[in-house]
Amino acid sequence: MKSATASPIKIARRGLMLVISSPSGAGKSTIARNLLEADPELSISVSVTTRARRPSEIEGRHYFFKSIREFEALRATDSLLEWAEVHGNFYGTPRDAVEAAMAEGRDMLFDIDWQGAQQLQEKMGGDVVSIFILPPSMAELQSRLHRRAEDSEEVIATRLANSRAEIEHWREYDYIVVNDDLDRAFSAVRAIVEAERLRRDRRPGLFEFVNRLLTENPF
Ligand SMILES: Nc1nc2c(ncn2[C@@H]2O[C@H](COP(=O)(O)OP(=O)(O)O)[C@@H](O)[C@H]2O)c(=O)[nH]1
Ligand SMILES: Nc1ncnc2c1ncn2[C@@H]1O[C@H](COP(=O)(O)OP(=O)(O)O)[C@@H](O)[C@H]1O
Repeated sequence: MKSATASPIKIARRGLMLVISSPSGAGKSTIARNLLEADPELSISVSVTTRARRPSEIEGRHYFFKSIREFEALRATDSLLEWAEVHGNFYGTPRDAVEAAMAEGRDMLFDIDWQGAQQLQEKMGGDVVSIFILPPSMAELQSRLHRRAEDSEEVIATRLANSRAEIEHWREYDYIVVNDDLDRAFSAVRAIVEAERLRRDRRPGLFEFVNRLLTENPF
């Protein structure tokens, strides 16, 4: 067998773009938060929104809260990688943070809706892995929104009314996880991230490892 000279691989590590979507109250923020705590390789894309801040939310951590005028300025300057209107408010992904993560080959998590997932897929193609979180039942979805106690009855009603139309997009996602038991759903999402990293040679340190094997080859 003829073999080529073993020269170090030059390919840079490409970051994984992990999208998590679900109808409101299914548990995507909880799963995303647990994932970020458990996985130091992952950072989250903090969106901008025109929605009012919830009592528990922190500016710059959960969202960058903007007026409609500020949001329109971001759109006009092409500062958003994608944006959509969801439940009567505007939401968008700041371009800068994503480009910085991609340039450094860091993995990034996106808590965005199906419209955002579609746009990201169009722009980033194969780097996107998408997960749709389903509630175990519509009754449980409703009680989770009430138990969360962050939104008014009117806001909860809008979110429930929109949940059917959101769930109808489930087929567009790579993975579907039913969030019945939180530990089980979380384990499934972690397994997806781990498998996708391995599948795409994105395991942290893999490129360096193979380069070392090739350059140290004494044969
Ligand atoms: N397209 C898009 N959707 C977003 C973005 N940020 C948040 N969303 C989605 O907007 C919807 C409403 O989010 P939020 O008001 O935080 O309510 P929650 O779903 O009840 O937690 C959810 O489906 C989010 O995933 C974004 O930057 N772009
Ligand atoms: N598996 C689960 N079982 C019971 N409650 C859950 C589960 N997952 C999430 N929750 C709770 O349901 C509510 C909605 O979850 P959240 O993560 O805010 O949903 P989303 O981000 O999809 O709107 C929160 O109060 C959360 O603690």
